[in-house]
Amino acid sequence: MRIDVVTIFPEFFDVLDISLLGKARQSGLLDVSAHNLREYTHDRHRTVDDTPYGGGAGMVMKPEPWGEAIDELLGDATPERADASAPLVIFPSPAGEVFTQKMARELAHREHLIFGCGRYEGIDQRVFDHVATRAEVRLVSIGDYVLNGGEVAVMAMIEAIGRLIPGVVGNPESLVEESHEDGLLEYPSYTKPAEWRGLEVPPILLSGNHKAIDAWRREQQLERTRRVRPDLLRAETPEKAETAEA
Ligand SMILES: NC(=O)c1ccno1
Repeated sequence: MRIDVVTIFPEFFDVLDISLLGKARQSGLLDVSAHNLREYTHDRHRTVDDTPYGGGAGMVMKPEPWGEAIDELLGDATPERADASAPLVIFPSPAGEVFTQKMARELAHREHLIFGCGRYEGIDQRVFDHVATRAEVRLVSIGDYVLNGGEVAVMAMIEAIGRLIPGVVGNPESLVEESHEDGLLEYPSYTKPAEWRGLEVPPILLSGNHKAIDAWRREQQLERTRRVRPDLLRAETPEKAETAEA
């Protein structure tokens, strides 16, 4: 997968050279490039923002640099090429659709993602409107709160998506029993020692009875989801909610 990120802080993404994603980049599974939006300006001050039409506080990111940056990254992409190889352009925004594990799984199959990191009060709307004439555009939110810019949101999405690419995580089995993979929160985990500061590992986990362990873990998932995220039970499937509330 190729990932391009447009930002005024390209150094923000240097951290992707470490850990699993760093290995994925070295192995060629993941190609992540950060591009400085200021490289697409032509004035002495490398200006990327200006005052908002209609007044209001703060500054808005100018469309021209964004247009040139996205043009370069889209290359010869056209709306007609609507397959997995077509680039998808994602702008993090608190006004976007919520990023979920389901979306991460979907995006892990795309071949080319372009992320545009807004700053200030946001990006001129015409950038989204124009790019949408050339490629699929999505505004995506990582949660109901506001950040100073899109970089942190993009980092979270790259990690959530990148780890699902086959070969990035050593043991694909470890991706199966995770929170949100089956619409529930994950069960609690324990390791040695069996007793720590007076706290013991649940005896069922030491029993060797894998059928009983699986049943216990499922009940733990339902109990934790019912207690912490009842909305997940209602949102997914009514029968799952019935099971949980039984
Ligand atoms: N909630 C978000 O995803 C976001 C992106 C930029 N600011 O907030």
